Amino acid sequence: MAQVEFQEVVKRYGSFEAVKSVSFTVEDGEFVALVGPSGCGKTTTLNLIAGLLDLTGGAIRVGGRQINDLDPKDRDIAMVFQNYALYPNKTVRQNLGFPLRMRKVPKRELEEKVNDAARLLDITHLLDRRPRELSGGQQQRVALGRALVRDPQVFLMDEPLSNLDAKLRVQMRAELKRFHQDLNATVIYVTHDQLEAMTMADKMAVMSGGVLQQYDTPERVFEEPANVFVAGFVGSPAMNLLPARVVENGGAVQAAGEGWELALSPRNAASARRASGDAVILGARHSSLILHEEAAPGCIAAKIYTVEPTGDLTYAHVEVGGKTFVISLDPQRRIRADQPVWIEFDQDRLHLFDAVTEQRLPPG
Ligand SMILES: Nc1ncnc2c1ncn2[C@@H]1O[C@H](COP(=O)(O)OP(=O)(O)OP(=O)(O)O)[C@@H](O)[C@H]1O
Repeated sequence: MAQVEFQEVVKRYGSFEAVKSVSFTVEDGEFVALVGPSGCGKTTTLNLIAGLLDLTGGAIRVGGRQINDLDPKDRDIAMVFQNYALYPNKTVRQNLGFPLRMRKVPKRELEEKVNDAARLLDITHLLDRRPRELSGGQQQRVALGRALVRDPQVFLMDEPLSNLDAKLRVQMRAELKRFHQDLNATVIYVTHDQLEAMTMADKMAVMSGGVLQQYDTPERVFEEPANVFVAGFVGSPAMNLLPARVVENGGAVQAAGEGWELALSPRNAASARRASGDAVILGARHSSLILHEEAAPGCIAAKIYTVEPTGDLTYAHVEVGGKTFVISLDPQRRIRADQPVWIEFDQDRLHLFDAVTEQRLPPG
C-alpha cells in the first residue's frame, strides 16, 4: 500500500474550474472519505487519481512517484464503482479472476488469489453463480473482490454503497470498515453521505465548489468545523446557525439578533472580538441546546414550531429571530406546537464564525 499526495491539483473542463488547487496527503493505510454535495468535484478528483481524466495543473504522487502522465493501467490503482461494473455473462470466479488473467498471472497463483479474496469477503459459496443470481450486497462484495485480487497500492471507491437499500448499506459500511482494518489498505472513498464518511473514515476531505474546505479526522471536522459550510454540512440534523451582531455593553459582550440577545462567556467574547466586523454567525448543535418551559436567566425566548419524535430522540423545531432551530430532547418530554419556550446555550459548545469570511473564530 502507498501514500497518495495531492499537490495544488487543478482540473478545468473548458473554462469551468471543477477542482481548485486542492492539496492533501493520504497516509499509507489510511481510509479517506472525499465528501461534499453534488457537483463539488469528488468524482473528478477520484478520476484524476485513477487516470480517467488528465490534470490541468499540479501533481499527484503515489508512493512518492508522480503519476500525472502514467497510463491508468500502469498506476497500480483499483477502482470500485457505484454500479459494480461486473461482467454479466461471467461467473463470480471469472469476474474475480479477470484482472489477473489480463495481466497473464499464472493459473495456480490466479486461483489462489481468487480463493483468498472470496474467503475474505465470504463469497466462496457464490463462486459459480452469475451476477444476476446475486443480491446487491453480494454483487458489491464481488466488485470489491475484483479490486482486491489485484493487490493494488490504492483502492478508489466511488459511492460503492449507494445502490443498496438503507439496511444493507449500514451492514456493508461495517464490512468495508473491517475490510480496511484487516488489509491496512490505502482507501480513497467518495460519498455525498456525511454520515458514511464520519463512520468509516480516518480522515475526511470536505469539498464544496471544487475547493477543499477542511481535511481532518471526523472528530475534528465535527467538533471544530473550519467554516460555515463544513458546520452546516457535517452532522445530522445540521448545526443550527444564527446570524448575530456583536454588541459591547459596559464590559460585557453580547450577541444580538432579531428580538434576542445572549451574553457571551469570556472565551466566546474574546472570539467574537476577533471578527473582521461586528457580525458573527453563532453555531450550536442540536444536542448543545437546552430547552426550558419556564423563563430562565441567560436564555433566549422562542416558540415551538413543530415536534418530530424519532423513537430514540425527539427533535423540537423552535423559532428564534426569524430562523428555525432544531433541539434534541428526551422522547419522554411532552412539548407541543406554538408553546413558548426558552433556549439555554451551552457556551462551551458554542461555535462562532466570522460573518464576512465565514471562517471559524477559534475560542479563547
Ligand atoms: N465532462 C465535463 N464537462 C464539463 N463539466 C463537467 C464535466 N464533468 C463534470 N463536470 C462538472 O464539474 C463539477 C464537478 O463534477 P463531479 O462529477 O466531480 O462532482 P461530484 O462532487 O462527484 O458530484 P456527484 O455527487 O453529483 O457525483 C460539476 O459542476 C459538473 O457539472
